[in-house]
Amino acid sequence: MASVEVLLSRLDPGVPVPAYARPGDAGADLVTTSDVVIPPGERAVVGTGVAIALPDGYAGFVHPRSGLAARVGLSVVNTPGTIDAGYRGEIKVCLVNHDLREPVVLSRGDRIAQLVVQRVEHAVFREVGDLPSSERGAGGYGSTGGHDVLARTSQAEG
Ligand SMILES: O=c1ccn([C@H]2C[C@H](O)[C@@H](COP(=O)(O)OP(=O)(O)OP(=O)(O)O)O2)c(=O)[nH]1
Ligand SMILES: [Mg+2]
Repeated sequence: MASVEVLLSRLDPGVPVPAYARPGDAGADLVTTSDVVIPPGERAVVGTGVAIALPDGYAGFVHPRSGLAARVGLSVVNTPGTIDAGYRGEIKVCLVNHDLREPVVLSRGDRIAQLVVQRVEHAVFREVGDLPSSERGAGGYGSTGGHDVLARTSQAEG
């Protein structure tokens, strides 16, 4: 995997430096610095104890962890959260408990999200009267079909 050096400051010396659990992983795990209980359907902003300086031309994206999402319904409200290259504050994560019945109980040090660092480019928006044609054209939501689930769902709702 290609790598890029990212300067990091631990605002909370008790947390580990974000790490990739396996060599090919795209995301480095982030931990919560606080104990928090998130009631069903509610959200909580937690600190990760780290701040970074991404090089110009890069951004960080805060993604949920799939295992916690599947097991207890934990996700990130604004997934993926965007960490701008110029941001020097603590990386925070706006967590949400999507489970409708059980609270999510988190302890300081739990890995609650993952940071994906990617190259990004700025678009130079050039306004034109007519856009070049394409096969998709203006066909948007559902235009390619394959939504048999809609018919089955409306039948089930009966
Ligand atoms: O999950 C996130 C998302 C963002 N941020 C920080 C870094 C980012 O650079 C800054 C602003 O984020 P964003 O641009 O998404 O939020 P905004 O509501 O547009 O705020 P602003 O007006 O400051 O740009 O907040 C986080 O710590 N965690
Ligand atoms: Mg913004």
